[in-house]
Amino acid sequence: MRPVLEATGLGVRYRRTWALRDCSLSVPAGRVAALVGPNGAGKTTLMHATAGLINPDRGSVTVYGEAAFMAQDKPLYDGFTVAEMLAFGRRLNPGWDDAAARSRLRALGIGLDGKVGKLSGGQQAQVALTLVLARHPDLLVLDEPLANLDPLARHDVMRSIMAEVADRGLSVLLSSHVVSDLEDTCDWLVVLNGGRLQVSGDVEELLAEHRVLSGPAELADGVAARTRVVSATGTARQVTLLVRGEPVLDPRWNVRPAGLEELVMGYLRSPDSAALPGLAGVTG
Ligand SMILES: Nc1ncnc2c1ncn2[C@@H]1O[C@H](COP(=O)(O)OP(=O)(O)OP(=O)(O)O)[C@@H](O)[C@H]1O
Repeated sequence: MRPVLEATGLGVRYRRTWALRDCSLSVPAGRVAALVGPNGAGKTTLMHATAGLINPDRGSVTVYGEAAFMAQDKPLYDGFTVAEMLAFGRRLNPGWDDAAARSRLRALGIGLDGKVGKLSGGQQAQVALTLVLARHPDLLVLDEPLANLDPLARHDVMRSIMAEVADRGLSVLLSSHVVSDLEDTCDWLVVLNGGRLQVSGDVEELLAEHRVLSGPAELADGVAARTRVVSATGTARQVTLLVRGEPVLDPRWNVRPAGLEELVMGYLRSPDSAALPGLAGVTG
């Protein structure tokens, strides 16, 4: 598996606060990696370090190829026309592919003469995406590209990111707070929590390794002795457990596969749990 992104012992500090601590991960090329975590988890910091916008205080981060970063507040000027934004991009980026940018916008029905500020949120997101894609990056780093978009626009933007991945073999790292937006599109999952890496892995493999059990609370200790309990919720009588590892055969448990959102929530609820290749696996 050829990596497109590798971090080793990555640590970033803003004055006295460590925004990222001891993060080691490897994302294979050609993947669409979802970066999720609560506010302040360090997602933007990881993206900035990946894009070379900040230098690590500890460890290292390596991109195999060129990374192009799209910031959360999309880098557009409302008073510019779309054509002027393209001219701006062309001046700033030596490897700029103007023909590709124009044909992408044409296919999306976005005219070059309109003012950026007059476009819908979805169209602005598409223009911003066109500006980073025209640089022909190997890794597209997108900080909340779907924020403030309605469900239809979110779907359209995700679909056009997927089309670029399929056409060009591009790799993507994108952050989002809405896990359900990522469910059908992302095939790699990275979970950050409080500056620490909790999960990094193939989505299908992670889903296959995890199960949700519901049943009587008094059975929980027995499960914990045999399988790895990532997190537990419920009442004194009835519990729901996210577990990783061996199937649980006891018929008193209701067992079902974990969805992506449940898996993410389960880890976020238990910051000491981790699912990382090469480490000890689930702890806590
Ligand atoms: N420029 C900065 N100066 C000081 N502290 C910062 C700076 N940028 C981020 N931080 C702090 O670093 C931590 C991680 O922030 P970061 O923006 O990377 O998180 P995030 O996961 O992207 O959050 P959000 O989901 O809210 O965008 C937070 O505690 C934040 O307050």
